[in-house]
Amino acid sequence: MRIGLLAVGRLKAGPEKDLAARYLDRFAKAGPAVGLELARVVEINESRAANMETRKRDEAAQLEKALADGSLLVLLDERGKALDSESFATLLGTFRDGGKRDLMIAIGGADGLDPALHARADAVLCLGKMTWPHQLVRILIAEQLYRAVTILAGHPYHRA
Ligand SMILES: C[S@@+](CC[C@H](N)C(=O)[O-])C[C@H]1O[C@@H](n2cnc3c(N)ncnc32)[C@H](O)[C@@H]1O
Repeated sequence: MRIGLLAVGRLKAGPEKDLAARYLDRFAKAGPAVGLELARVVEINESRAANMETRKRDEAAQLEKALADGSLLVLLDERGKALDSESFATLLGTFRDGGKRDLMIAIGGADGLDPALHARADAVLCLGKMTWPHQLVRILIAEQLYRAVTILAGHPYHRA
């Protein structure tokens, strides 16, 4: 199964981008052994509309366009379900074994993700109850993807 990231907002060159790239690179190298591949990282611009609902709708429309047909969609949202790393690895394994070709993981911008995306999401997950800036969320999910692969592979990187 191919896993991609969909992000509202762009990572500028700098330490956040470097660290996210380092974990994504590890994920890309280790993933194929457990049937997970890094697909694409798609960044869209934050909407500049005056109204928040319009901004979220505009961003959702762009995110929908970037979704592959039939793709699974996981949203990251502080109000989502908290999983430990083993459970996240298990969820990815279940999605992989379900036979879908693509899974995209979406990170919102300053306004969060539109309810229309929540309605069609296959899972909404949180990385703790606190609100993180999207740049840090990119690093956190990249590391958890790599960690999930090591868990599925029985590699000692993850020590529970
Ligand atoms: C600055 S936050 C936006 C917060 C926004 N006010 C809201 O209500 O969703 C930017 C994005 O980072 C992600 N994010 C931030 N904190 C998170 C957390 N604790 N768990 C999962 N995702 C989080 C979400 O995708 C969110 O849309």
